[in-house]
Amino acid sequence: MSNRLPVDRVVQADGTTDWAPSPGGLVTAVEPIVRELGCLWVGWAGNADEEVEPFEIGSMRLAPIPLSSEELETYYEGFSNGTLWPLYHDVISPPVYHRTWWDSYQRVNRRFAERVAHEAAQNAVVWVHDYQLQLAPEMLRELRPDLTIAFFLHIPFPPRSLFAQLPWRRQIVRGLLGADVIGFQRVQDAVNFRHVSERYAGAPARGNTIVLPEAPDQPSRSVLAQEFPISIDAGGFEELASRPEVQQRAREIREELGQDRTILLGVDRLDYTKGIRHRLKAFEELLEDGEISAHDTVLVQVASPSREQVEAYQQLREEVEVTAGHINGAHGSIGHAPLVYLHQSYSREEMAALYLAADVMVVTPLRDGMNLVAKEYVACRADEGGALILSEFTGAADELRAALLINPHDIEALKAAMLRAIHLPREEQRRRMRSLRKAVYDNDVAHWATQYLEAVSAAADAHAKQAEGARGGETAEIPVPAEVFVSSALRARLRRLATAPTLIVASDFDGTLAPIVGRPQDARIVPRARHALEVLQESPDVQVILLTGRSVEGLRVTGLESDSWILSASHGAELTGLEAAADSGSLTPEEDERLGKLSRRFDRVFRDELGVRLERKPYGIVVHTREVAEPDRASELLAAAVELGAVPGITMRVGKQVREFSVRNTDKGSALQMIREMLPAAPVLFLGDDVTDEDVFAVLGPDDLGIKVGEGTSLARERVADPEAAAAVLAVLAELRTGIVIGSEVATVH
Ligand SMILES: Nc1ncnc2c1ncn2[C@@H]1O[C@H](COP(=O)(O)OP(=O)(O)O[C@H]2O[C@H](CO)[C@@H](O)[C@H](O)[C@H]2O)[C@@H](O)[C@H]1O
Ligand SMILES: O=P(O)(O)OC[C@H](O)CO
Repeated sequence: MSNRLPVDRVVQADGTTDWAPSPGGLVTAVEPIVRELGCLWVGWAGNADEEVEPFEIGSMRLAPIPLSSEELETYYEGFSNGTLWPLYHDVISPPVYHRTWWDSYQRVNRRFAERVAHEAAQNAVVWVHDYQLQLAPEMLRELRPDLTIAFFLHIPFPPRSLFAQLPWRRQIVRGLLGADVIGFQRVQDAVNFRHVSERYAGAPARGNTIVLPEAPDQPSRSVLAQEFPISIDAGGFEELASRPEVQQRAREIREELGQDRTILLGVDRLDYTKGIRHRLKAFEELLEDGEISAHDTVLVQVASPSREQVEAYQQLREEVEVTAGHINGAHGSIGHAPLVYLHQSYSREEMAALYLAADVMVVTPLRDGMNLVAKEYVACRADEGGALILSEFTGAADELRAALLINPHDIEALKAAMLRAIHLPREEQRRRMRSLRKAVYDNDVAHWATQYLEAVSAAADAHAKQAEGARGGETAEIPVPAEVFVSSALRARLRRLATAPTLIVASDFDGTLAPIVGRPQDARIVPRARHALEVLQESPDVQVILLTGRSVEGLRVTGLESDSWILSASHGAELTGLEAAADSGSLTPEEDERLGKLSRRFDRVFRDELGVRLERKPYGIVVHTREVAEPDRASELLAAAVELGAVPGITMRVGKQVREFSVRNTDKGSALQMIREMLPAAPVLFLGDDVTDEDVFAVLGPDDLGIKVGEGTSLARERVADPEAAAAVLAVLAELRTGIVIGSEVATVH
């Protein structure tokens, strides 16, 4: 169920009608999955005031939903694209709030829900897509309680501070919570939704599961709200790009544009979120600066028409077209226009040929749920050529770390990235493209759908059990699927570790086992994680190791002490729990003097800075800025600390809003290696969230498993969202190794 069907009905010049692929990323991603599964797709056929009969394309059955011209204006252009779209994209354009639009949004959502309620088989799974249909899950649940309902949001979910603007925020949250599984593009989107669920629906989350309290007409229920980053049919795009006719077309494009020119390419729906103006500005300035010329470089900007009746889109089109004219007028010559601007939609084949022809792909959104164009470019480049410039504000940037990542608001950085990409040596192109291709293939759309549908099927099982209990008429004890969902791929890896003869389970503390809090002494380990680690430590041939940047004393104040765990504190400078441990010893007089000097310097500079905290450790001193109110000020202070601490004999480590200066040059990675040498050989599971944990991920071998907790670049092989999810991983491992189930609460339902 999505606002649009995968095809739009088009009327030809001779009056006959035909079907054309409908625009946008949702269709690109979802269509191959629906084709494969052969389900019924319910959506609008692209024109107002038209009643279209259901029809079929291959294995897909399509059920069109009519929209009147008034609804097109109020539900689609109005509430969906004049209110929700800008609000969910960081208010790049101001959202507009109209009560009549909201009425229409409710009416159309109900029409979709009623149609699906009518069509769906008993106990069917219904998959609702995107922001236009956020009320449909709740409406469907009321109409058909037997259904399992999944929702996927293709665009970002805004932070609470922005979402709070929406006059109908409670209704939207409740609408979404009608689903059993809510999928988001990025970890942060899921986190944002979990916050608003607590705030506006009184439904708090445990890990990535939201527990809805029992209501008079409804038993307690749980909803999984988790990230499932979407992707493309990578193999399909690569196959397309390998066809001789597509390769021939790519050669023609190159010839037409000029064999020796460097081709930059932009491909977007003409949407203000895509950063097209920023891209053109940077390109124009490079021409003005004389860094490039129309003779040697050309930018092809393909912008497919989109939402042309919405004012902000009309304005954007005008601006882009005026700028394009200006760039060519000022910098072109006969036969050499620096910019080729195409306001048209093309076939997949033509897109693949363009991707093959382009030396540099420029993807600069100011905010984007994922951005499939970046992934399509990479999938088409089996030749390992080309360079990708990618905005850090896209979901894709979380995966495509080998791209040239930029902040599109920073025009100087964008210009520098364009120049760098134009001159990128062939070997570096290859290295980056290889890594990008691996990322795209590791999570292609089939992988995305499998992950998502596994979670849905777990929800469907729980649903069936609940229904069975209710039919029995007695008190049924059903497991609330309040479990943090651990993917099957990760479970398989944990299973391999659990069967190893000996095992090391190592973890960081703050942000990994314990949620980050303002004051370090207030941090507490998630009880389930503690329980799992205790069970693991007590089972034969398992050793638990904590690797923390805290000092031993700093950890003790959190209430965490265990004689049987090995503790490597202060980034490895302190060690307890290992008999053979080399005594880390007290400070030498030189170290003492160095540390004293630095400490006095920091005291002097930071004494009057509100929110800065200095922490003394046995071997070092830490500058904390987590409580500095202004993020910019916090960055300045950290930079100042780095400068002050840049003295011989002092090593600096970077943490989240923390800089640590030490007289001992140790890190968590070397600490783990040293401890491993003293223990029987065993594979290691390591969980960590911070930059300093990367030293550990870097020393893990092929039999070990590194899991990054939360967002950010990482060398780890797996990733989970937060400490609750890390606790779930440890619980799964403990259960697999010992059979003891940890923390699977049950709820009693009547
Ligand atoms: N001129 C043209 N001719 C033909 N095809 C063209 C075209 N211009 C663009 N396209 C195609 O349209 C699609 C655009 O997808 P994107 O993911 O880049 O953005 P979109 O905002 O539409 O998608 C929304 O859904 C997707 C999928 O979830 C999210 O990645 C994204 O963040 C969200 O906004 C691509 O498949 C691209 O090839
Ligand atoms: O043309 P629209 O408004 O249906 O947008 C298509 C995109 O996929 C947005 O998700």
